[in-house]
Amino acid sequence: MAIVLGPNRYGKAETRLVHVARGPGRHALTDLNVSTSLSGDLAATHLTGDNAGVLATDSQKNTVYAFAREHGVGEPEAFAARLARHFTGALPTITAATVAIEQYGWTRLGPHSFQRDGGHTRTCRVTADGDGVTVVSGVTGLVLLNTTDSEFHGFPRERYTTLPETTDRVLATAVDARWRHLGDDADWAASWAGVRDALVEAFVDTYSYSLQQTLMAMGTRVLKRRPEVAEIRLALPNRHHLLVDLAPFGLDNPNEVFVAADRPYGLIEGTVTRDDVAAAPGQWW
Ligand SMILES: O=c1[nH]c(=O)c2[nH]c(=O)[nH]c2[nH]1
Repeated sequence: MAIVLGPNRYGKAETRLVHVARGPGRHALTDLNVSTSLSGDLAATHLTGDNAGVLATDSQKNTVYAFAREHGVGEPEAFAARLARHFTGALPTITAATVAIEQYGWTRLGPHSFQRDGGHTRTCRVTADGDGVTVVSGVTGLVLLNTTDSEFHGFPRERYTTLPETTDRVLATAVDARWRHLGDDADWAASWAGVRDALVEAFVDTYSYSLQQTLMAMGTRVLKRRPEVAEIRLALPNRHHLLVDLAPFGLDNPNEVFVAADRPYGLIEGTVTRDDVAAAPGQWW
């Protein structure tokens, strides 16, 4: 038996970059968390500690800041693609680079004043390798809730089933979605906003018999409306809102008083895809 090195990658995680574009009379703010990850022929450093083929993670971090100064930042997908292309082939050993970005939102309060958004985070992940550039955009922490139009029943009752059937429940989730683009060039801001709107509208419009059905409706809405998107992956935690039993106090509870349960939660995950587009299993994380 021999012990061998398996798949590996390395990079600088969570480089925090705040960029101020100082336009005349009006500033623009971009707040990013950038993670780089490189791979290729890195056997030497693992096997003997020979670092001749290693682009130091400290240099990767410096590149993020230098590129922000030299080229500006712009849309996260474009910034990530510029970095990923640069790292790929930066040394002969580096044959693939992935740059993942979280963008924190700030709402403008004035020409140079901003308020940090409390809500969701925009994400992207761009991979460059010998085959080209793949762009995956996403959103996390997009919390949505319907106070009705959600039922859950018809599931089998076996030995361990206690959940009552319901024809009217609260349905809440924090959307974690990632979608792969067909190309590597797009109006990234408009595309991202369009996907977010499609996700939200499908959640609002769907009369739901399961969160799984809602997931499919949300993914379908995105693919029907956004031709630039090849496939979308959704992870939807079911943020259970449990009806409180008020009978001990002589009170009824006609779907008005709930406890928002923290843990455990159902986790509904799925991919919605076009049947004429090739899968790209290596491009996800
Ligand atoms: O929408 C739901 N899907 C499930 O699979 C499930 N399971 C469960 O206990 N509650 C729910 N709700």
